[in-house]
Amino acid sequence: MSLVSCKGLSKSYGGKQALSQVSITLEAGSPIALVGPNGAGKTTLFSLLCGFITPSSGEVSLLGEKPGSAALLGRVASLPQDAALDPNLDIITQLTLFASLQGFSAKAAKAEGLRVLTLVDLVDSAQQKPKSLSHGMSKRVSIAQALIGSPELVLLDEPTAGLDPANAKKIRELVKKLSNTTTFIISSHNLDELEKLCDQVLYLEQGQLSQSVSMKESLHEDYLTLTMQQCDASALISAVMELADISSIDERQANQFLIKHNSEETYAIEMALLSLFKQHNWQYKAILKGRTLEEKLFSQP
Ligand SMILES: Nc1ncnc2c1ncn2[C@@H]1O[C@H](COP(=O)(O)OP(=O)(O)OP(=O)(O)O)[C@@H](O)[C@H]1O
Repeated sequence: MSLVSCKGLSKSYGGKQALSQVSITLEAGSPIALVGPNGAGKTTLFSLLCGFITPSSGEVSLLGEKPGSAALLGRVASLPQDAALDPNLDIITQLTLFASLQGFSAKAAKAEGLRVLTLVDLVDSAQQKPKSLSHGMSKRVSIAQALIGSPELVLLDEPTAGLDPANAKKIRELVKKLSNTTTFIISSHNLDELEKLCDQVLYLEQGQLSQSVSMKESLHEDYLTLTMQQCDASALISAVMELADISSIDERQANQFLIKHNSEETYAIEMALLSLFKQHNWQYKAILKGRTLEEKLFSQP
């Protein structure tokens, strides 16, 4: 059974079409990214999946059930973009309360609250009230809340927006760690982050699902993305074009080059590049197999 199935899913707010004819099937597994410009319909899609709003037309099911149905209690959870904690209750009290609402006994609910707080590395803050937490800590508590009951599917709407790099990293590590048992769908504007976490990227634009990109494919593509330290771009381009099996090289942004090759053996190209750098004493920062997510989504090869 599919994790998520949408058929012709559309949503209008009054006369405003926010989502239009989205059809997609998603399977359980590695984290899935949902990307798109502001107003593209990402939150609307999440809200439909959570059952917070109903579609104007089309169908949607999660684990074979209607969004919001009792059968999904504890199996599907979400972190809304504007998730807020109850300012009056300390952290463990509110997590215990949410666990009880999922059917945990009083004792088990507290243990579950502490378990999810441990996951987000905040067990020491269990007795604190939300107002004494930083933005990053509050976000981690909200993520802990979404993890109560070890759901099979967790929707995270901009989980790292506004977080400092250390807090954002903690969240990425947690998502990675739990990905064997939980499938995450993550909406974010941070393409670098999504590239590190996700195997599949869905791109929404003006309410339509315009692309579904598999990051795994990049390992089999005939591209290399080369990032240099300061370099003479035109000298590098001419020298690389002299190498065997190179079809093209373009500078895509300062010191970053996209190389297309026609060799079956990517390592041979990598070796040739490394010898070239040694020969000219050029310093490189990174050689990435395939194209960056930004390149895949926004540039024509
Ligand atoms: N409750 C609402 N009433 C009217 N229009 C709405 C409502 N919610 C969203 N919209 C509109 O629907 C469109 C999609 O909004 P949505 O919030 O789903 O986009 P988004 O991709 O999540 O944007 P962002 O990246 O800025 O969070 C936008 O044009 C928005 O103005």
